[in-house]
Amino acid sequence: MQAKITVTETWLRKHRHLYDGATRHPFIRSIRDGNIDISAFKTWLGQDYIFVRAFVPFVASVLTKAYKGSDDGNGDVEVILGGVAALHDEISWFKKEAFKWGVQLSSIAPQKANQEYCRFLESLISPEVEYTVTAVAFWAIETIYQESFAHCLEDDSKTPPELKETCQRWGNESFGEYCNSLRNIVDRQLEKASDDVITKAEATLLRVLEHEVDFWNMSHRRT
Ligand SMILES: Cc1ncc(CN)c(N)n1
Repeated sequence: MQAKITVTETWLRKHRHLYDGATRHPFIRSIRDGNIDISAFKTWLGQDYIFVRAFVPFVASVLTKAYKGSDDGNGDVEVILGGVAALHDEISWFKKEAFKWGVQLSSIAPQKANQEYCRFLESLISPEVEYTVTAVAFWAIETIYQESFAHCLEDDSKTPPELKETCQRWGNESFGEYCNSLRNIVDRQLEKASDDVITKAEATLLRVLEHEVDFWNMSHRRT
């Protein structure tokens, strides 16, 4: 018997071009090809630190909605709680890495693409936004980083040794498994969602993909 095609699989097939644009962006390719401009990397580092700080309350809101809104509350809550714990480590890592590269985090202002992405996250925190919709955004945000950085760790990559640790942070296998758990949560929710919620969730996925591309562009072009 053939395995059933999940909603996320359908979406990834349908939006492959946009998805590849987010996970195979020139910024990521430049890391993978070993010709990254280090000032672009530093821009990304400082801006992503700001993003991750805004990401924490968003993930906390997904956690709250999981607790209130999923049938399988405990299973979902534990996976998402793992994500919150990982973000705690991630923030410490950004501070350590910024020190290493001489990036002064306290003096960095968010650029336009980052502000818009953070504003989008804030809009999803609203209690009116369904758990399923926010879970889709969460899954997509984490998975884009996982796939992007895992690409930089493939055997034929020429990633500079000093950037390998950064790529490992999101490209490692256990982060991949965590992203799969998020995808299972999302597919389970989508199975029982109304058409209206499914439509909103798909639109949210597209917004995430666009914001991720803009985020990479911001770092890559150093505007
Ligand atoms: C822009 C962005 N997107 C995703 C991730 C992964 N948490 C991140 N750190 N920054």
